[in-house]
Amino acid sequence: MDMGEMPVWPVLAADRLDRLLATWHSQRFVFVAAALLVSIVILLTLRRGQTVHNRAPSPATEEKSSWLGTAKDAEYDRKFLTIPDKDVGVRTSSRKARPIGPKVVSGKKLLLQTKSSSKEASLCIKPYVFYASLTGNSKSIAEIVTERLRTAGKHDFLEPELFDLSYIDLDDYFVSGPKVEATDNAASFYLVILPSYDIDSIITNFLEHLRETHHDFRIDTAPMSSLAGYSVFGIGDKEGWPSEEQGFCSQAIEVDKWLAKLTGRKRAYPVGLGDVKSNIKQVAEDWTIGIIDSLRDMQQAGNLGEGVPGSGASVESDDEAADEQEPQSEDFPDLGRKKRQKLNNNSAAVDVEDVGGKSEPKAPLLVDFTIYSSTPQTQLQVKPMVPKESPTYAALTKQGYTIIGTHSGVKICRWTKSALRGRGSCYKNSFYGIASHLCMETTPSLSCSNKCVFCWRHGTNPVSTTWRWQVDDPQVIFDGAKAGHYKKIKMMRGVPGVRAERFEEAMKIRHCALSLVGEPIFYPHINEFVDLLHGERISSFLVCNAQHPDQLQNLKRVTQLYVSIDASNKDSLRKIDRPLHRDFWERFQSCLDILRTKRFVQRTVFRLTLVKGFNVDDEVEGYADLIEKALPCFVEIKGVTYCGTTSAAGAGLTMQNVPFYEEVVEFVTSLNVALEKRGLEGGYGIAAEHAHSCCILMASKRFFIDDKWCTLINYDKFFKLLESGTEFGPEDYCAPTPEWAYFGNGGFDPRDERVDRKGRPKIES
Ligand SMILES: Cc1cc2nc3c(=O)[nH]c(=O)nc-3n(C[C@H](O)[C@H](O)[C@H](O)COP(=O)(O)O)c2cc1C
Ligand code: SF4
Repeated sequence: MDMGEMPVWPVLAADRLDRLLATWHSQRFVFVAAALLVSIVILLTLRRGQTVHNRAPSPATEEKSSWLGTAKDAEYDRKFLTIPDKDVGVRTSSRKARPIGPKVVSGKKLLLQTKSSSKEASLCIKPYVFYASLTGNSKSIAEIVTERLRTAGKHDFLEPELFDLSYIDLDDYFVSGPKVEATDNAASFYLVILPSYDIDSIITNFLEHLRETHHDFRIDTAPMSSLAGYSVFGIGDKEGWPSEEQGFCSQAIEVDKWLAKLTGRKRAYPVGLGDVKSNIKQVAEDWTIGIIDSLRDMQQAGNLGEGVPGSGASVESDDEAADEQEPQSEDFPDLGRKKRQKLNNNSAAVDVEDVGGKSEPKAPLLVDFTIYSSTPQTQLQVKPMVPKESPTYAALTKQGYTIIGTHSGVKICRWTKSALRGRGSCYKNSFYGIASHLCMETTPSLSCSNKCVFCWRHGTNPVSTTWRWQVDDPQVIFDGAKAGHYKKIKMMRGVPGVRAERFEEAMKIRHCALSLVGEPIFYPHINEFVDLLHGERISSFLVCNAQHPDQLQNLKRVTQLYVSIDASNKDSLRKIDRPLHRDFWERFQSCLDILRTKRFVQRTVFRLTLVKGFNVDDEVEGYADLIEKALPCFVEIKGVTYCGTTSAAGAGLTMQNVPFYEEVVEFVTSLNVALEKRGLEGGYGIAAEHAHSCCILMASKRFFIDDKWCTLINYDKFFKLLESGTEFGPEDYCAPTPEWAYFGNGGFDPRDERVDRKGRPKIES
């Protein structure tokens, strides 16, 4: 075929097709990849649209639905049995009627800045939830709030942490923010959940700490301004305290005000106030939602928002400004104080803090301890330390304590009961010759200036660095203690196994252990109280916590004077005793110096309580140093007793912290070697043991007389010497230790019968 005669287009088309096919063959992978990429992009775009659409309701709605629908919610209902049923109904319907979002809390939400630099926007927030709770309500709320923050903030902010204010060292968190920041660029956010109590409690102490920090001239004006923000939630009871003027949630309001000052007004969300008997759940829920919203806003914006110092209602801000000008800022700023003052003025009652009018400094209250018999404090209505209606009173009486007056207690211990039945006395019998059925255990001060991890009283106990309560007459305490003790002894009358002769003997108290709980030396009339004991020929053992050198110095002679030595160095002491005094180590050291000066006047004792994991490992040399400093007559070393309460668990204490007797022996042996190395005045040795209660006695060789340990007390001689008015020392009234009590012999009195846990005679193996 002649190609020149054919039309031209079929040739051209065939040629194009040819080229296209060639291109496809050579580039087909590129085309397929491009097509795939485009499809993925389209798919992703469509998906995102759908997600955004699904998220359309506000985060608040999201929070709310999960708050209401969780299993925790049912738990919450269960815990708040005080909420009347009808109320739950009212809340449900009102919830439906009102718009979604925070409500009920006073004040308004912060307007947060949305524009921010990329540096600010990368801020991550670490929430810290703090609570105090005496009867558990605030604790439940704090736990739920923490859990809510945890789930809500998974992708937005760091894992929240929960702390009981009774257990933490306030200096670690409430002087300049957390001592250890979560991460380098994390900003801390504080949520404080608090009940209010118009009696002394741990919250009083917390407020005092905030006030002190604010007034401490060594600390900046707003030392906690590094916090990203804070918010407070208050829990109160409107039935007893119907309005803020009458004290509803007054302490939460005070804490909120102090934090405003300390943080430089970083209130990120207004104070929430919940009534435990009606709307607590709703208010807590709203507050939490508001907090989560605020945290998310802050996370995005990188800060609290500009130009909005504090966020409460205008009345709050005004009040804060006024506080800064008025001398009243010396005291806890309290919204309702002025109004309450008015109310009080109209009634006969006068709040002692307000006595003296505005010009008087209001805190701390100074009580004249030299007068008590006419009870002037009662007239002025100084508060009792442990009022009858307080949770402390309830907790103590439930545990068998008899409360005497307003700040003292007495209890018969298990050894007294055991001795009455002839089943053995405590270590004091083996070491010092005190049969437990003749011993009364009491304290004239249930309050203390420590919060030792092994003390059962946390959460409910009054704690303070100074005495600020009503002071009871020593005679009233003495009579009350004896009456309470005898009453409890009499109750043992019908108990099977009680020996008649011991029961009779028990009706004459021969010895008083001033220990129990609290700090006896804190009682302003401790010397008069000891005189009353000695007046009836009752010997006295007094245990103090080495935090009150002035009182220790002024203490008159007791039969045996103890200082608790709970750690060998500053850091360890801070961890185990959690002292309230900032200069606790200096106080501790001063007490040791004072004890040294008293060692030839009266029997001085170091009491070591070994808590595994806290004060045992690597501390032997440290303890030996302390012994070298004070040269006590005796050193009692005892394994901690686990009380098994939730407060002990809360302090991080478990059975794992209780040392076995062999471990106590090992410790004492090492301590003995460390002391021998030092070649101390007279030297020390291991004198006696009471293996039964995990307790060992070391003694100065001053009490190793004629090749015999003489750790017992000759009580008759002690009183004769005391009554004679002559000078005398500890060696003048000591007596030989029985052989069965020597170290290595167990320390069980052969006059008693050993029984097992079920009361069956124990067969010696
Ligand atoms: C002795 C006592 C004093 C109280 N004082 C106040 C008070 O001043 N203001 C208040 O709003 N609620 C007061 N309440 C109520 C408690 O704050 C309320 O019961 C709260 O739920 C306790 O919280 P908690 O269980 O965490 O300790 C008081 C309760 C008791 C037992
Ligand atoms: S010193 Fe005694 S009463 Fe005070 S907290 Fe410690 S163990 Fe408890």
